[in-house]
Amino acid sequence: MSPRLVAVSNRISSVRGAPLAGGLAVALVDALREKRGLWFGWSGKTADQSTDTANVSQEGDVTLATVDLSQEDHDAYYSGFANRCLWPLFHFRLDLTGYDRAHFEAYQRVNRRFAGALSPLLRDDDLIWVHDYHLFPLGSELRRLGVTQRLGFFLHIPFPPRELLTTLPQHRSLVRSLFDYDLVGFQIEDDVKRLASYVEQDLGGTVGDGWMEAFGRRLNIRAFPVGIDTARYHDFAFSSHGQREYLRLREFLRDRDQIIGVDRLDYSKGLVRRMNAYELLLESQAAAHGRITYLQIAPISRGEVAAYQDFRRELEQHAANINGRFGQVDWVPIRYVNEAIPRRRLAGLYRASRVGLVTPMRDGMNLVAKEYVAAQDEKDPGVLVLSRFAGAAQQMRDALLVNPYDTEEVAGALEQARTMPLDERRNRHHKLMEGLLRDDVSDWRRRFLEALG
Ligand SMILES: O=P(O)(O)OC[C@H]1O[C@H](O[C@H]2O[C@H](CO)[C@@H](O)[C@H](O)[C@H]2O)[C@H](O)[C@@H](O)[C@@H]1O
Ligand SMILES: O=c1ccn([C@@H]2O[C@H](COP(=O)(O)OP(=O)(O)O)[C@@H](O)[C@H]2O)c(=O)[nH]1
Repeated sequence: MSPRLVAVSNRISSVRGAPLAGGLAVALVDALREKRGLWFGWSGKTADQSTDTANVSQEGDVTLATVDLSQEDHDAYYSGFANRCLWPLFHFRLDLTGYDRAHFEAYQRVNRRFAGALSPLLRDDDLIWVHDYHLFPLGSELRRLGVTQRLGFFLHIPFPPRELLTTLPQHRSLVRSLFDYDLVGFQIEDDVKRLASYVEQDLGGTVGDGWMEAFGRRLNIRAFPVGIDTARYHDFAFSSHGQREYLRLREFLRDRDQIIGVDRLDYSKGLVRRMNAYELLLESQAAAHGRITYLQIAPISRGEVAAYQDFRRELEQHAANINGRFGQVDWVPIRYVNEAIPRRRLAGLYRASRVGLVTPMRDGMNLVAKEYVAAQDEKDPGVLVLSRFAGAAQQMRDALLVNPYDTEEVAGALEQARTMPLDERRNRHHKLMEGLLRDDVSDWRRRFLEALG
């Protein structure tokens, strides 16, 4: 029998219902369903006290094991060290990074708790796959408890340059914890190179093809760009849900072309500059007034973190200003929506949109870019405008690649996308789909688990 897959991530979601917004949950649900695995993580609930034993339940073929966190642990570990410190630092935003030793201690404490609750559930032949920046130290904590099974770690977000990483007082401890895993996966080759440079220059370690040595240990490490379930996502767009959504939106839009953006409300996604680019397009292309419209779906994320609250206010103001400046009685230039839309409905919305606008300032991968392309009608596909600084840009060379800091370039790409001839749209779409069908989520999972097992 093949070994059981045990996936561990901070956030888990229902396997049956629509997963929460966020690419990690989406990628893992698909993997676990196929592998009949165990998924361990935070329940998403805060309680009087953090729990030390997991609550285990079954959803179809997948076993879910969850622990609650106390408000204090949640605030210091998740909102604190993970999202006030590691998230901005790893997205190259030193200006937003908070350094707080108490938060780091809570981060270690919660990882220790997770290890204690997980280890009694493990079987001898399990393959354990830990996910993301919340859980760097989990491998070391499991090893401390005597866990000898194969342990893999995948980082869904970018890895920062050594000049930024070393501003973190605990940089050495964090990287040391990677060396307790048997295999580490990053999204793209550039992330691996950034860690390699740290290992050589700051640790005096050695780097080879697919491995690194430091702390007297050897680590296997490679890029495994995460994919989507391309064929299934395409079907979503044409299923009854997707079709209903598509027809409803097309009726509403009439002959207007829609630009769509779908992002958690996160400063890394480049939403303010994106709106600037749209504003510039409206300034420079009077002919586009009343002919195009921009739908930005932006579900609220990490709303308890101050940087997210500030950013939300700024964005709301911006959208309102653009609508006030250019809007007409029968035309709203931007529709800005905080509601989280289920994935099946999203597929229909993507399909109804002439342009997919994905312009993060920095992003581990960005699954929305992939989903937008997968949802298109190959006979009349829309065009993807994609930031060079999303991991997805390494694979999606036939999108219109832009520098999100260059407002003029993004505005120009929007105009190019809006007016692109059918032949060129089909040609670009065809090449993008070939890549997405080949490097899909099951290929990602298979390659990682084969390398681990
Ligand atoms: O759990 P939250 O704090 O609500 O955040 C949602 C998830 O966001 C991040 O997703 C990343 O993973 C994607 C899939 O690999 C990737 O496409 C994207 O670029 C990343 O930002 C985060 O890494 C997850 O841990 C969060 O659950
Ligand atoms: O209203 C929404 C917004 C987003 N998503 C999903 O959340 C994921 C976002 O993943 P991505 O890699 O683009 O970014 P992340 O949020 O993980 O940083 C994608 O699968 C989206 O389809 C969703 O289901 N509903």
